[in-house]
Amino acid sequence: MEGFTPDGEPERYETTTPSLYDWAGGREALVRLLTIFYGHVLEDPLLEPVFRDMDPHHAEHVAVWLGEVFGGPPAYTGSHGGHAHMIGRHLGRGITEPQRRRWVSLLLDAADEAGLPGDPEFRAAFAGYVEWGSRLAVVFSAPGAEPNPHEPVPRWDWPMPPWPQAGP
Ligand code: HEM
Repeated sequence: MEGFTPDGEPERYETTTPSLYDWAGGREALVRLLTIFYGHVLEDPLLEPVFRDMDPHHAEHVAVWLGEVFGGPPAYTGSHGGHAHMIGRHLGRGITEPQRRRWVSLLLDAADEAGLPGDPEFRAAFAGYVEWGSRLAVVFSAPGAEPNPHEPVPRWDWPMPPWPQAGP
């Protein structure tokens, strides 16, 4: 009978929820996403002036950051200078709200173009992080802002699991 094992025991659902990193498709998917995204950023009149001098490895570095945030390897902390380095790259840039909104909008579009999972749970988690993180970027890029450089790289998780979890 459906929902029971051959021994008549209730069937258990999978109990380990994958990380957002694994669900997204891992490093390869994130590099694909950010390569597409920064390509569009450079075609955008509002964002091109902000990014025209970006490091040639910028997309890859942000992919490493996102990977760590989404529960992948802690490689941004390990070899890219961690949270303090990310903060330092935004200090004094004076990112405006229209620039932030465009950045978010292009990144959400790039998620479709890169073929990231389209399920509501993943996209809610993804959009939630991007909204949160970009608003922080505006706050700590403002003139005179003094963000705490000693915070760890944040960890983001599912707002709700991607499938029903079994009870105890
Ligand atoms: C969730 C939001 C954001 C995240 C996670 C993020 C992440 C990062 C990271 C990790 C770096 C450093 C990359 C490295 O190690 O080389 C960086 C740099 C930078 N970010 Fe952001 N960022 C966000 C929002 C924004 C926004 C909204 C803007 C402007 C509209 C922006 C503009 C920049 C610029 C101009 C740099 C320096 C690029 C370079 O010179 O290489 N960021 N960002």
